Amino acid sequence: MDLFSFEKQEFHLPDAQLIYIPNVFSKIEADTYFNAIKTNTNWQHDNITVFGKTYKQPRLTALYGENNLSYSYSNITMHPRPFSKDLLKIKVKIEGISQHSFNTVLLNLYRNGNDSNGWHADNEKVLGENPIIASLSLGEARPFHFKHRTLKTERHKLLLEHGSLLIMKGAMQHHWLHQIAKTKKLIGERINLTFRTLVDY
Ligand SMILES: O=C(O)CCC(=O)C(=O)O
Ligand SMILES: [Fe+2]
Repeated sequence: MDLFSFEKQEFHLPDAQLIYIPNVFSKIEADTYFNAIKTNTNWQHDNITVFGKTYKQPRLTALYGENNLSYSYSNITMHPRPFSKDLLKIKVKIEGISQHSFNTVLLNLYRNGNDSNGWHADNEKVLGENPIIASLSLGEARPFHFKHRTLKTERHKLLLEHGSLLIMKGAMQHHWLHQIAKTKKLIGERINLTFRTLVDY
């Protein structure tokens, strides 16, 4: 399959560009990557401080990068490890599809429905103005919720399936928030890889 034959869904949103591409990896490839990444990643379980209270983050995370740039958010500073062979192969594929080069990947492991990622925007200064973020989903499908900061009718959700890629770009991180909500359903594990470009400012 060539790079441009994927079935792309482009959402027409105010102040954002959002593209969803199912099956950038076949079921078999996605299963293989899920198992390898789950086993070979140095998952960390950080504390976060919100309004002066400290909690365990409701998911496991890891950071891999091509440089030594650290990534800080919600009072956490993560230091990258060098890309593994698998992560590099995935990066090359995703760079081809998104026509953009990335130097960092932040991984999230949602162990079950109680793991989540609260409303936020990826608007840290180190990501630069209008970042392109390419987010690969492996494992259990979870809904991605997104809402405009001021246009209250702009609230949507999109199911992120096994082997799919979501690309966020344009002014999305300025004007929209996104989350992966908790669910009471009994569900399996999900791994998310968000490819980013960190700038040395
Ligand atoms: O798990 C996801 O799909 C979203 C992850 C996310 O928003 C983030 O890591 O910033
Ligand atoms: Fe995010």
